[in-house]
Amino acid sequence: MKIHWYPGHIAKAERALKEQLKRVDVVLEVRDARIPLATYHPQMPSWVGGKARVLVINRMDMIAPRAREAWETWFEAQGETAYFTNAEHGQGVDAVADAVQNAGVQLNKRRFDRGMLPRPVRAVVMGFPNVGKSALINRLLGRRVVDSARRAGVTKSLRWIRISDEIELLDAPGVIPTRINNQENAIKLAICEDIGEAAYDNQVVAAAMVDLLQGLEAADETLISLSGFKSRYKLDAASSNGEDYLHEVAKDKYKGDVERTARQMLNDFRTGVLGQLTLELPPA
Ligand SMILES: Nc1nc2c(ncn2[C@@H]2O[C@H](COP(=O)(O)OP(=O)(O)OP(=O)(O)O)[C@@H](O)[C@H]2O)c(=O)[nH]1
Repeated sequence: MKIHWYPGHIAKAERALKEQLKRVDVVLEVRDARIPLATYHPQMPSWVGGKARVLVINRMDMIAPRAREAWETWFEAQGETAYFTNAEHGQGVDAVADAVQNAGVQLNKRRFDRGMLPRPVRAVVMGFPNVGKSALINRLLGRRVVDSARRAGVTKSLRWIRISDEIELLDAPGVIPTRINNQENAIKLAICEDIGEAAYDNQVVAAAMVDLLQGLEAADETLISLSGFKSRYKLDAASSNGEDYLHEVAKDKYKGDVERTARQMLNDFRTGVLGQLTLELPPA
């Protein structure tokens, strides 16, 4: 199965964003804590260029604390500081604002050296659809002015917002590649709904999710536990592959309706009902 994109407005938004990026000093790169690697965009370094970058790993509440620590350690080893946030409730957002402000201090030092007057640092929030960019912007603002919605692809227009005397923020749309060649990443994005306007098969995606989770639990059960999953669906997820499992659960709980089962399972994952489940672990 291939996941297809309908990237019309996204391509347009990408062009607009590129234009706005010319006026930006700091890029806030937002990723999804459940899939910090799949929500990395290969073009990001070229977008960031010589600007400062603040790496934000959002939805930290959705993964286990130990998984988060493992990622923190991994990013540190890569020479990166990852700021973990829960943009919905605000945890970690102050540290992000401090990092942006600090980039502004550096900027104004350079301006001062060149005999220029200080000005607010200009920042932009970037990331895949639905990773929580609007929620983060709202939190940075401390009030609700940007629409934050569950559905992907909601943010469409661009505008500057003054957050403080030191920081100006661009409300930018999620940037998604018009085509993802890596199908493994595409599946992960579909599971997390970070995919934008894509057509995909719920049954294939749900089955892939079960396979993925089983593999991760087998790799390190201290970082990911499927106990919530197993108790909710009353079946031992280790008993079969994802596709068989889906059919078994459908038979057991949903009168054989596999599509409904798949949708329910994906929804349970996305709403956190199945527990704190990451879909990626730091590479060894
Ligand atoms: N649990 C949890 N949910 C979050 C978090 N951040 C955002 N959300 C929720 O995720 C959904 C998407 O958030 P948005 O802020 O709209 O995402 P976006 O990246 O702006 O989305 P687009 O406009 O589609 O690009 C909303 O339902 C938010 O409430 C978080 O840290 N934890």
